[in-house]
Amino acid sequence: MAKQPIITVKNLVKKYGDFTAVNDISFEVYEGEIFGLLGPNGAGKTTTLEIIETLREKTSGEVTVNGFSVDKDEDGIKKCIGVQLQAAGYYPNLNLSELIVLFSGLYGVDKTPKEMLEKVALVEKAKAKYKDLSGGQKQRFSIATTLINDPKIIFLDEPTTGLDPQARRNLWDLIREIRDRGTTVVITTHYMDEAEVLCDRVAFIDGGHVIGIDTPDSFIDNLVATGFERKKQVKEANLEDVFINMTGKEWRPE
Ligand SMILES: Nc1ncnc2c1ncn2[C@@H]1O[C@H](COP(=O)(O)OP(=O)(O)OP(=O)(O)O)[C@@H](O)[C@H]1O
Repeated sequence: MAKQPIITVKNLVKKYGDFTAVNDISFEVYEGEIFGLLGPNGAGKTTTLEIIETLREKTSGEVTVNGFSVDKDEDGIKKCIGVQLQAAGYYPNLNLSELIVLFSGLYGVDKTPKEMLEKVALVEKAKAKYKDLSGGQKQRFSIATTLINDPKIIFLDEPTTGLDPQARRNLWDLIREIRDRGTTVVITTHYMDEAEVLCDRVAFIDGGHVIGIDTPDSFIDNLVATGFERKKQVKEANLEDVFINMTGKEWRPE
C-alpha cells in the first residue's frame, strides 16, 4: 500500500531577525512511522518541530498536518497532535494521578489515571509527584500526557537525553509500542545509534537545510556501496553491551 503523508513541510523558512535558522526545508512524514529529525545542536530541529506543532510562527513556506494547514486551522492541528510539556507545566503540588485528571479536563476527554499510567508502566507511581520521579520515569510520564487526547501524531523532542542505557532502551520499546498501536511519532535526536534502531526514516538537518532523507538501512547501504569502510575493525560488542550484560536489561525500580 502506498504510504500516506500525514505531515507535509514545503519550502519552510524561519528567520530570527537577520539569522535564517530554517532555510527552505521540505519533507513528508508518513502515517504510522517513526520519523527522526537528526542534526547537531542549533541545526533547526526544535524550530521546525515547533512550527509544525503551531507553537512558533514560520516566516514562509507551507506546513500541513493531517490535512490541516498551520495558516488556516491551528485548532484542527492541536486536536490531532500530542506535544510534551516543559517540566514547568507539571504543577508541583499535584501527584501523577491528579495531573492526568487535570490534563484530561483541559482536553475535554474522560481518561482515568490508571489507563494512562498503565500505558507507560507508572501505575505504582500514581501518588508520586513529578519532581520525585527518576529521569526515565519523567520522560515516560511526559509521553503519557501526549497520549491523553488520542492523538494521530506525537512529537518527542530529544526524549532520551540524559537517560541511562536501560531507561533509553525501555523508552525505545515504549515509542515502538505507540507506533505499533497506530500513532505516528516524530522525534528529534542527535544520537545516531538511537535513530538507527528506532526510526523508520530519518531526515538529516544541518545549518537549517535538509541534507538527506531515507531509511537508516538505505543510508548505510548506500554509503557502504561507495566503498566506504570504517577505519578500525568494529568489535562484536561495545561498552554499552558489556554494561547491559552485567547489570541486566530489565528496568530498575527507579
Ligand atoms: N527565539 C529565538 N531567537 C533567536 N534565535 C533563535 C531562537 N530560537 C532558536 N534560535 C536559533 O536558531 C537556531 C536553530 O535552533 P533550534 O533550537 O531550532 O536548533 P536545534 O536543532 O533544535 O538544536 P538543539 O539540538 O541544540 O536543540 C540556533 O542557532 C538558535 O540559536
